[in-house]
Amino acid sequence: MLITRKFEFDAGHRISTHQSQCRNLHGHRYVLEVTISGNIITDDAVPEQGMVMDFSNVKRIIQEALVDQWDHAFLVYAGDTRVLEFLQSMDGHKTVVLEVQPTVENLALIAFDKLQRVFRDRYADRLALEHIRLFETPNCWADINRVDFDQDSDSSNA
Ligand SMILES: Nc1nc2c(c(=O)[nH]1)N=C([C@H](O)[C@H](O)COP(=O)(O)OP(=O)(O)OP(=O)(O)O)CN2
Ligand SMILES: [Zn+2]
Repeated sequence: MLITRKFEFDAGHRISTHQSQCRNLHGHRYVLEVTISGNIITDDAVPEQGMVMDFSNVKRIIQEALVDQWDHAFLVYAGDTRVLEFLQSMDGHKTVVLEVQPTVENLALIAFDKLQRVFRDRYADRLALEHIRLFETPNCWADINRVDFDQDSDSSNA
């Protein structure tokens, strides 16, 4: 069985190598859909009976592991040194430094990696992170699923 929870957060970014508008500092209201697979709990002695996982627990875990870190942050590529230095000059600014450009594809991969680690650590025997869809705008999004992610990780570790 698959269950999905949706999150929304605001973040700033720029694609420093972009040839057009996206090289300007700007922001998005990102929409993140997280899909988890597992069996429905049938044990009538547990409060999660009838559920794969309580949506309130899904929310807590994903907020802690990802959404709270990215919400109202500026997501900056470590190679974008002018912007990085500017952000670091502001005390207490919420800045997330990434090893890759903050495109929606890269953000989806980073999100999958972070969340998969959390689900594997806590629920490896019962639940799996199956799919992530990240919308950068209502018209633009990226998808990543477990099989493709694991295949890519295996080939880059080979
Ligand atoms: N493959 C990608 N292409 C682009 C990305 C990206 O992450 N991956 N990002 C951008 C920009 O950051 C921007 O977010 C997209 O802007 P835009 O193309 O204008 O998207 P809209 O949905 O607002 O476009 P409309 O034309 O207004 O529908 C660019 N490319
Ligand atoms: Zn953008």
